[in-house]
Amino acid sequence: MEPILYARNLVKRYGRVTALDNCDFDLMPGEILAVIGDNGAGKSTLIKAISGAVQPDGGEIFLEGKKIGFASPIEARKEGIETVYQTLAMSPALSIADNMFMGRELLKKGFRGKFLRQLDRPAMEKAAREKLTELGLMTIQNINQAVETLSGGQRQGVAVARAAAFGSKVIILDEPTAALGVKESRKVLEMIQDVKSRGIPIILISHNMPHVFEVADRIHVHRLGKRLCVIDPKDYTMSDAVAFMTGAKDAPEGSE
Ligand SMILES: Nc1ncnc2c1ncn2[C@@H]1O[C@H](COP(=O)(O)OP(=O)(O)OP(=O)(O)O)[C@@H](O)[C@H]1O
Repeated sequence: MEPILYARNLVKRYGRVTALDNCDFDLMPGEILAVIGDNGAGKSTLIKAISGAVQPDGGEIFLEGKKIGFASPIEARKEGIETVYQTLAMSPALSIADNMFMGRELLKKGFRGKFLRQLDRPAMEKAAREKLTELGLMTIQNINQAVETLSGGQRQGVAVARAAAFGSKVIILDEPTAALGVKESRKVLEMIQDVKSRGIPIILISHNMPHVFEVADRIHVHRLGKRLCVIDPKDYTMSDAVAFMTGAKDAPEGSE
């Protein structure tokens, strides 16, 4: 099977710091790939390079076999790479429906199906409600509720539903459970698995080993700006993974 998304020899320097040092990366179709690594290992820089938030100094990235290079995350999103950051790009004062359709608003149609310069609110609300229901998020009662009135888990839910709703080819989640309590984290983990069951592959950046080991199909261990190894969580313990990422243990035989 070919990876849906892969990168070869990615390099990114910030002045004298080499954040990505000839880094390779592979995401297989339909999988949940966790990316783990110590603080400063270069995980965020890797996903920023993939999603167009930073421009790599070297290397190549391919999506569905086609070479890509995005000037911004908005461009990446148009091509199907959706990133949900820890600090979510949502407008707190706007409603759930408005946030879900931000930048992709539905317009009313007039005579002969011509689009008018008027938002089709009922259609947006209906579609938003359907998407949230599909993802088991209808504990949210009112689609017109402002996002600022939601809990952290519900906000993550809206962000992931937004990503899943628009035909994303890949969803990148950056520390989705970091700011959440136990119950909320559980919801988000269930949702991640639900998104996977829809065939959408996920890149999950997380420091939370139990969460990583619970949902990941494979784990990319990142160390000193590059991929140290990729492990199957069924074959290793959490302490092995931490030992690989901190350098306390050498990478398993046969890995790069
Ligand atoms: N905008 C920037 N300017 C200068 N240096 C940067 C910048 N962004 C990241 N770095 C440096 O690049 C290296 C990799 O950082 P990055 O944020 O990618 O690591 P990380 O693995 O995501 O870390 P963490 O787990 O702490 O979020 C670090 O040394 C960091 O200080």
